[in-house]
Amino acid sequence: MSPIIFVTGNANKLKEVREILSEGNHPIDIDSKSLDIDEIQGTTQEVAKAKCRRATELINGPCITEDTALCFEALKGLPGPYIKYFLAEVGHEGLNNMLAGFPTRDAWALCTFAYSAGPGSEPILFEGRTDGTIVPARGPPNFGWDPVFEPKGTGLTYAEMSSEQKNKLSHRYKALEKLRVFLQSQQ
Ligand SMILES: O=P(O)(O)OP(=O)(O)OP(=O)(O)OC[C@H]1O[C@@H](n2cnc3c(O)ncnc32)[C@H](O)[C@@H]1O
Ligand SMILES: [Mg+2]
Repeated sequence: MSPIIFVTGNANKLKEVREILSEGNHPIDIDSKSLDIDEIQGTTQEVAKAKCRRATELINGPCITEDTALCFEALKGLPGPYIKYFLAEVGHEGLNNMLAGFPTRDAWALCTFAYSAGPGSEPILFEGRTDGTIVPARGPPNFGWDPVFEPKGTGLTYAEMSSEQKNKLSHRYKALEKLRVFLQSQQ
């Protein structure tokens, strides 16, 4: 199988995707292209599909894209796909403060991969979700909101985990397991 192109502007995502897809009996090789694609407003599915449609036009061939949402129970799923902008403006502390006064700090991380066979071909989605809680930042601030997200039952934030640990239970891992099955069925 020739390597599929993963279009993303985020080096941390690419690193995790490569780590996860290289595991197992049938490792999958990916190429990457760094493009920062405008993102629309809408549901996570609409945002994911629009990004993949644009990416496949830009590279004029098959590709995958990925969208990550961080959804707060108390805010009915927001910031969701807009987490990048919330994180950039208010930081880890601000994300915590947004939940002050609410009865729950429950949250879920949602990863949506989109695959398109090429321009004009409707993207197919693969979703993975990990439930957790928003906590004051703990662990190295290397990747986005990792320090403030503690997956249920682990007692550790994503940032406190080794990459092996995170990659076994993350939203990204769960979505990639579905994408892996699909890509292997295409061979
Ligand atoms: O080019 P793309 O792939 O869109 O890369 P991006 O960085 O713009 O990514 P998104 O649009 O999906 O925005 C998701 C935000 O959440 C962050 N993020 C994504 N995955 C994460 C993870 O596993 N842990 C912590 N933060 C994450 C990421 O840094 C962004 O701020
Ligand atoms: Mg983006």
